[in-house]
Amino acid sequence: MISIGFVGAGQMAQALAGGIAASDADVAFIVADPSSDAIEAFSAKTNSRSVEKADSNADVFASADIVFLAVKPQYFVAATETESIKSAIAGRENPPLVVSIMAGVDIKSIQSRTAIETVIRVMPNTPCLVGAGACGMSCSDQVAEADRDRIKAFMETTGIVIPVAENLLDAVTGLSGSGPAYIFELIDALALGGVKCGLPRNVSDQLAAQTVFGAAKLAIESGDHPSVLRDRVTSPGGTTIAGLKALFDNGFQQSIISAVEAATERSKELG
Ligand SMILES: NC(=O)C1=CN([C@@H]2O[C@H](COP(=O)(O)OP(=O)(O)OC[C@H]3O[C@@H](n4cnc5c(N)ncnc54)[C@H](OP(=O)(O)O)[C@@H]3O)[C@@H](O)[C@H]2O)C=CC1
Ligand SMILES: O=C(O)[C@@H]1CCC=N1
Repeated sequence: MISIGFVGAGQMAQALAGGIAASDADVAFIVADPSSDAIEAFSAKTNSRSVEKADSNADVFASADIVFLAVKPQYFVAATETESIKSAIAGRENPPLVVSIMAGVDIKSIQSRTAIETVIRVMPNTPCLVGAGACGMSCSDQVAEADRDRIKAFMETTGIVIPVAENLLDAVTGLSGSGPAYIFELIDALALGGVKCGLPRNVSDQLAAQTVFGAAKLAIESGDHPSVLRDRVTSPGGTTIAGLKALFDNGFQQSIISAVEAATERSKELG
């Protein structure tokens, strides 16, 4: 039985615990969060696995084999009090493996604040709620290969996992961590375009979301480059090239590139 702790039981913690609990791994959870609603919602997602409510964050460090840090980066310091973590792990043979999902906060800061050297950073995204997540992952040098593989397998219960060097995790955050928000804007804008051209809103919403889903599925399953797939839609002198020209004239590519860049910079600031 593996004891998995969560410091912070909000939406991402619930999504990750839900994925792990739905797998055949033999796990139990111990959770600390000031919000009893969050803990209740967490328990509801864990497939009837045991969920213990910890009295403090240090209690999670005292007993869990793996501790997920799942608070907002702004609460990292408040959530991890060095001396209480040190006393909590003092009697243990090995400290827990720490897995942070926080944007920006680097491995070195987590090692220094928790006094634990075995730290893994992951950057998931909200589609992990439906098993379609995209996650970057990076480990401290002290993490054993078996632990790295175990965490990768846990994260894969919610989607794909791509190991990257730690200095690239801010860019992962700017692209796939924050990316779902850009795509929701795209879906909404597509639907509004449909409404502008006379479609009922509910018809437009369904067509827009399915179009984004279908295009992503085609890109993933065909393995063809998006530019090749785009050219297959684009008939000479046809409708698509007229639409693409309007996108390019209005700075579509530049907007998306700038969004990823701005979110990457913000991730660096949060660290
Ligand atoms: N949302 C996203 O798309 C993604 C988020 N992340 C990262 O995941 C982390 C969590 O985000 P998310 O799940 O969205 O946030 P949530 O606000 O949903 O969850 C955070 C939880 O932590 C609780 N909390 C606050 N302070 C403490 C504390 N001192 N000790 C224990 N628990 C505490 C909060 O309680 P309360 O509400 O009462 O403050 C809340 O329940 C962030 O670091 C974020 O950068 C990573 C990838 C994607
Ligand atoms: O907006 C944020 O800070 C978090 C990190 C990645 C997605 N959401």
